[in-house]
Amino acid sequence: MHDRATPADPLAAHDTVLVLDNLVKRFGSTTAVDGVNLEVLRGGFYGIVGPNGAGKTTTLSMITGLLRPDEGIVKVNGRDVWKDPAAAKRSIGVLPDKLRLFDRLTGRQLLHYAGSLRGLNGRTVRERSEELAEAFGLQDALGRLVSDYSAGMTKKVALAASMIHSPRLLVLDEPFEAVDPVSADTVTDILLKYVAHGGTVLLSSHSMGMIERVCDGVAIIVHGVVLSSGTVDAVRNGSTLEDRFLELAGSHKAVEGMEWLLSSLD
Ligand SMILES: Nc1ncnc2c1ncn2[C@@H]1O[C@H](COP(=O)(O)OP(=O)(O)OP(=O)(O)O)[C@@H](O)[C@H]1O
Repeated sequence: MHDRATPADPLAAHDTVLVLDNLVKRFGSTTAVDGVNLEVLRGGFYGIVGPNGAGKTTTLSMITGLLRPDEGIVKVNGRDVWKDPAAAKRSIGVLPDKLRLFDRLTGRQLLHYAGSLRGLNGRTVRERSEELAEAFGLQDALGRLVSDYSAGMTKKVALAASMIHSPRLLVLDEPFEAVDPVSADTVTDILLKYVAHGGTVLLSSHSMGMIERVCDGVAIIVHGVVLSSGTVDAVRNGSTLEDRFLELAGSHKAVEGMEWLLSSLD
């Protein structure tokens, strides 16, 4: 996260790609997201971490227009995602949490669908699909049904689909989940190159090591509240990100009970 831009500073405002202003989302009596503020600048590589159920996916879904906030504002490139959704969504690439892909399509058809939906012509889609497939190591899989892909391959084709229209902002929910270390390295390289050319990445992950290696900003969210945010160095504050995370999220409780599990092992 970077310092909040003031309206009096037009250059800073221009460089702010994403603004979350007091976002709130409730599901019945559960407040999943409880007043989240965040700003991400152009060229930022920003990570959101938090324990299971902390509100990461809910936050990302409100950013990408998949889930309407109860309160608060989301702006992407100055456009309100919920008041001007078409304009805001044009500049976003999304990897949602539950990959609801049209998996009766082949990888090639899926990329074609994703590109066409974003207004690309057939030739551009074909060229970009081949390049993406090569970058993600999916060349041999493009002709196969996505339903037959492994979990990691599915994640990679979904990532490729999220990028095909060269969005300004990529919002990626757990992009490294189920992805092998070599592929994760490749994905990281692609994202770093994208950021170096002015793209902006916001991702959630449980991989503290990866966040420390590649992100310049991070927010730790617990029970829907941002407990710490800023540069990775500022948040880890002389410790490792994992230790800082455990400190804020509450390190593991001593396991009591469950003797039934252990007794049969004696
Ligand atoms: N559609 C829904 N209906 C009811 N409750 C929901 C819904 N979506 C999320 N929640 C609740 O909101 C809270 C935040 O969930 P969310 O999926 O955002 O967490 P998360 O940080 O992404 O977790 P994880 O790391 O496990 O993916 C949880 O308590 C969850 O049960």
